[in-house]
Amino acid sequence: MHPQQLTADVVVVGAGPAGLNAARHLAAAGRDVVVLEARDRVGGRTWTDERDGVTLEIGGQWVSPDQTELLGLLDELGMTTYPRHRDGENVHIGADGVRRTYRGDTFPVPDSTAKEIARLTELVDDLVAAVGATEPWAHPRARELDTISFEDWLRRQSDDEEACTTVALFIAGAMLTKPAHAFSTLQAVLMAASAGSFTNLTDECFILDRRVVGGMQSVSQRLAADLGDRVHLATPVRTIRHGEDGVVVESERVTVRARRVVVAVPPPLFSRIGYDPPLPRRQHQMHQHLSMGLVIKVHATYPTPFWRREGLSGTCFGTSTLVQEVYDNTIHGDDRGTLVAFVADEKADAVFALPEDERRARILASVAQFLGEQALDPLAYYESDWGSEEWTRGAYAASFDLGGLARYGADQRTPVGPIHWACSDLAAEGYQHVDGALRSGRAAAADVEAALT
Ligand SMILES: Cc1cc2nc3c(=O)[nH]c(=O)nc-3n(C[C@H](O)[C@H](O)[C@H](O)COP(=O)(O)OP(=O)(O)OC[C@H]3O[C@@H](n4cnc5c(N)ncnc54)[C@H](O)[C@@H]3O)c2cc1C
Repeated sequence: MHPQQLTADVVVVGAGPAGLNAARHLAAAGRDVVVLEARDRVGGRTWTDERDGVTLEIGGQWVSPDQTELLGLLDELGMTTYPRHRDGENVHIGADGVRRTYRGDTFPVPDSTAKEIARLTELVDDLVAAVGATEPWAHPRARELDTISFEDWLRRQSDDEEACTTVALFIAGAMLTKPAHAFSTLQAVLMAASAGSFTNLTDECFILDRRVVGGMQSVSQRLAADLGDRVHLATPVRTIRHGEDGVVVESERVTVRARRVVVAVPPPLFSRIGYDPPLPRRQHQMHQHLSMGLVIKVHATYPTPFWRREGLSGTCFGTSTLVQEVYDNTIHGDDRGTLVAFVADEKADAVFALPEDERRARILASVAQFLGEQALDPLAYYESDWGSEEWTRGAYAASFDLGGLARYGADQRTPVGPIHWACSDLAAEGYQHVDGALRSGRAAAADVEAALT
């Protein structure tokens, strides 16, 4: 079969929130746009789907109050949000392995550790305020902060092991989903700065504030519906031929000639596309220093949200446990209760090495340590496994290895001739989040528009 031949002003590769928002802005500016998406659905790492009779957010779901690009779009689309259930006591299991309930945002750890956590939080907040999210690589201390791992940096600030592990977890397991020895302090600072402050990031009432009625994927579905037949599904882009007169973007099903292309895929997948001529040395090198984290998002649904009857919120944290976080994730309007639990980085590697049944048993046993034996027997159980997805290859997102952000950060969004780049993982505010994806898509559209006029 010969591919369908199309012409357009701009091709967008990838129908996640970044690509679709780029296409939306370009279409609004009167540009003829074509979007090519590898999967048979839009939304990328946002995916709202049913498993065993339960609607789940398999990918991204939460919205925080600072995510004004996303909140603005939801408003414009007439979509609404609802708060995450958080009434009741939280549960914490610390270094001593003892289960304790608590209220407020201070973990029930020894006083000296609580003070150390507060002091370390202030230190990270100071760095965040000084470095910012927009150009962390431009700060005078960028190289210094980018060549020390977050783990080593924390150990140099404090000899309280539990305080260091707790502060590390907020960025390592909970956000970048890489071990704290695998990313730099500058990368940690960017993650926190993108949410306004480290304090915001550690405040689950802020960062995991609300959910979208109808699911986060429906944002992308609405954008795609407005673009209509300009969005081509099941069309993985294989090659981008580029020159002064524009681009030819090739897939098995469609070939598009256009003046510009926006590549809106996760950065580790940039190099899964062939470029003719090859990308410059700088991009070849840079793209090898960006890698996806790994986390298992576990969904367990019960006949009722049993923890609420016991006065528990469903919010749980553990630094020494297999499952590091649990939240009440009951879907809007559902009488059943759903919990979401996370197992990250090396702990995810360890349980992925087990047979499926054993993995499930180990994960549910870890949830039961927090919320009791009823957690062992859900009606429905599902593990989001983004690491096995050809068109994502990890979760939640991509970040630089040690030294990569200071070395390459300034060039990550620089166009190569007619090729522009967009993704949540290249954003400043909303970095690695849907909000950042939308911002990045809008910015790429503005750059394309400026280049075309
Ligand atoms: C488990 C999980 C939980 C998350 N939780 C949250 C959360 O609570 N809140 C939040 O804001 N964010 C969350 N995120 C992150 C959020 O989902 C992402 O930041 C966001 O989806 C990124 O959007 P994007 O458009 O930049 O990239 P993506 O969503 O990855 O979209 C890229 C698209 O490109 C397509 N593609 C790839 N290669 C090709 C190719 N060669 N040709 C054509 N198409 C291609 C892919 O199929 C995909 O559709 C979560 C992510 C995961 C995985």
